[in-house]
Amino acid sequence: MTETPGIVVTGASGRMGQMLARTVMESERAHLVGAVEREGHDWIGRDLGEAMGGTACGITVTDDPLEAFAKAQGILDFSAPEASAEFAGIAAQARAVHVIGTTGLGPDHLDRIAAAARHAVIVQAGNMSLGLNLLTKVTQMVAAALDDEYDIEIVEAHHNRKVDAPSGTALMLGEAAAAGRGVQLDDVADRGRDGMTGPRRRGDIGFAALRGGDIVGEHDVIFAGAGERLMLRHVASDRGLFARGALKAVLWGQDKKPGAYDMHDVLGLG
Ligand SMILES: NC(=O)C1=CN([C@@H]2O[C@H](COP(=O)(O)OP(=O)(O)OC[C@H]3O[C@@H](n4cnc5c(N)ncnc54)[C@H](O)[C@@H]3O)[C@@H](O)[C@H]2O)C=CC1
Ligand SMILES: O=C(O)C1=N[C@H](C(=O)O)C[C@H](O)C1
Repeated sequence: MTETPGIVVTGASGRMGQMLARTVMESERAHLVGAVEREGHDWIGRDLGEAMGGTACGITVTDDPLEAFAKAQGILDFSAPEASAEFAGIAAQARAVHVIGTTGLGPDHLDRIAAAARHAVIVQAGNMSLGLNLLTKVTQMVAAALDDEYDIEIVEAHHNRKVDAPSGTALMLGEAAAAGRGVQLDDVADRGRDGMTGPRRRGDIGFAALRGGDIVGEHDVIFAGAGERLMLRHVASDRGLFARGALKAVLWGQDKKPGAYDMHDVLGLG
């Protein structure tokens, strides 16, 4: 019988980290070989299963990614921007497939991830769900069909612990809308209005972020024209959705050539 790929989860104590660990432990197609947390975290040295409030699973949480990644074929990484950029280099050394769900990545982080992708498979996406990735396609199509008499606004809502805005997903939708319009998002993005902003600039793509309670993730793309509004909406109601997408990505990546991939590659959306 062929051994299933060994997976390490980073940010193991986090909302997504725990969901990912459970998803891998319940899967018959992969098995968990490590759990990484940041230096100084009180889960370091503890059994992951017990730290999560259940029974022991035999995985000790570590702050040493080098040691953990060396025995893995895949890394599921939903942690923090600086950590993900560092993990990309270490995962590439280990030739492990690195799935990055972390959002809020800046240009320097993206450059370091691109450099690592020359040596190993990296799948990176601000949203790992099938529905949302399909929605980027629809958004691009609608944006291409409607001219700039239709104002595009992207509204997202998340829980009150989220640290970045706009969400990675909102930016994916913005990129899709900009591509449909044949423009660069950086040239047209309006990422926050306050005070005497003046009238809306024609052709801009606006972003608004709501934060509250335990909202998992909601995204609306609004095309507002004269006398009508077209609204596209995605609602995530369970984080397991993202974890299942990430597991699918790490399995998909096992036989791929080194390079930078996204969920459209994984899901065959072209
Ligand atoms: N792409 C997607 O489908 C999704 C992406 N996300 C993104 O995933 C990230 C994590 O989200 P949550 O789990 O809600 O956050 P969280 O704050 O609950 O978890 C992040 C974890 O990463 C750990 N961490 C930070 N630096 C680290 C380091 N150097 N080494 C190891 N661990 C480190 C933190 O201690 C924390 O436990 C965010 O960027 C979020 O936007 C969240 C859900 C879905
Ligand atoms: O932080 C979250 O929770 C989420 N982050 C991702 C994002 O920034 O878009 C994906 C999802 O919406 C949940």
